[in-house]
Amino acid sequence: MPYETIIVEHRGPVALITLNRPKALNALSDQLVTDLGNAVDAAEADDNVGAIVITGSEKAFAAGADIKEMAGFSYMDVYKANFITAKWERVAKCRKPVIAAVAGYALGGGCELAMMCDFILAGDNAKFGQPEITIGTIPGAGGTQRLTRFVGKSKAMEMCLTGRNMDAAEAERAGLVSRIVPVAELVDEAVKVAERIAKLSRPIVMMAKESVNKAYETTLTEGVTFERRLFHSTFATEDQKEGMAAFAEKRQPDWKNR
Ligand SMILES: CC(C)(O)CC(=O)SCCNC(=O)CCNC(=O)[C@H](O)C(C)(C)COP(=O)(O)OP(=O)(O)OC[C@H]1O[C@@H](n2cnc3c(N)ncnc32)[C@H](O)[C@@H]1OP(=O)(O)O
Repeated sequence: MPYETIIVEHRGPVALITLNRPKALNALSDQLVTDLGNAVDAAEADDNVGAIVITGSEKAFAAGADIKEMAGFSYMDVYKANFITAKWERVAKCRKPVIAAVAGYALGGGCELAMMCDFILAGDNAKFGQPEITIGTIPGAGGTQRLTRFVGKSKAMEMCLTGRNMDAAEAERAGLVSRIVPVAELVDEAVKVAERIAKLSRPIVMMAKESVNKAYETTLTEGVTFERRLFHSTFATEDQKEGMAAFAEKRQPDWKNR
């Protein structure tokens, strides 16, 4: 088995990555974060993969960074290693679409990992939270920043200051998750959605992802200009010609991914 703490399966054009430290509720140890980063590297380099799903168990997507591993770190350890290290951000840097299928606990680094994905499908038992304040620290993998962008200042502030969890229904209302799915159907539904995306034109999907992500990094005017330029560049692709011709000819497009 190439990985110690995750399982990677290929379901058609979808790489399904399952976090697999059940006894520790998928706590994000250094080994797990390394394995996950390597699996994302492999999926991104594999032309047969058009989309990625990251999931955990029914009880826990991930209960955060591994507290037992972190407990003894000194200020100098974390400062010199720049912990949370760049490999934690690997998922956020992936250019292929990544869906988080979250059942059970997504706490601390688990919630932060889910938010690094392009969108979150939640099982009806999902619980999201940033409980770091209750163990004497604060979110360190983007929680204060991404959660605030997802749910707004008031709710993000309440969650980060109290450590309270949100259930799936509240997370959906707040815009943190795109949809709630019965937990027993969660992974199959996430793979189905990922397959649907993976069967579209790969470069056009990447452009759409890049353009939506730009909204988090820029002003509206700059974002709309960026979108317009990418929209223009779709007209330089074979897939735009094929997609529009297929529509007019009432047939399915045959994407060339170029
Ligand atoms: C990334 C950063 C910088 O943002 C920082 C972080 O992520 S800090 C971590 C934030 N997460 C937490 O504080 C959650 C910690 N876990 C819990 O509060 C509970 O485990 C629970 C509410 C998720 C579930 O409770 P329960 O069902 O009672 O199960 P437990 O008996 O507590 O847990 C089972 C088993 O898993 C171990 N575990 C759970 N979470 C972690 C963790 N984050 N790190 C290390 N180990 C964890 C727990 O210790 C148990 O193992 P044993 O002690 O029985 O061996």
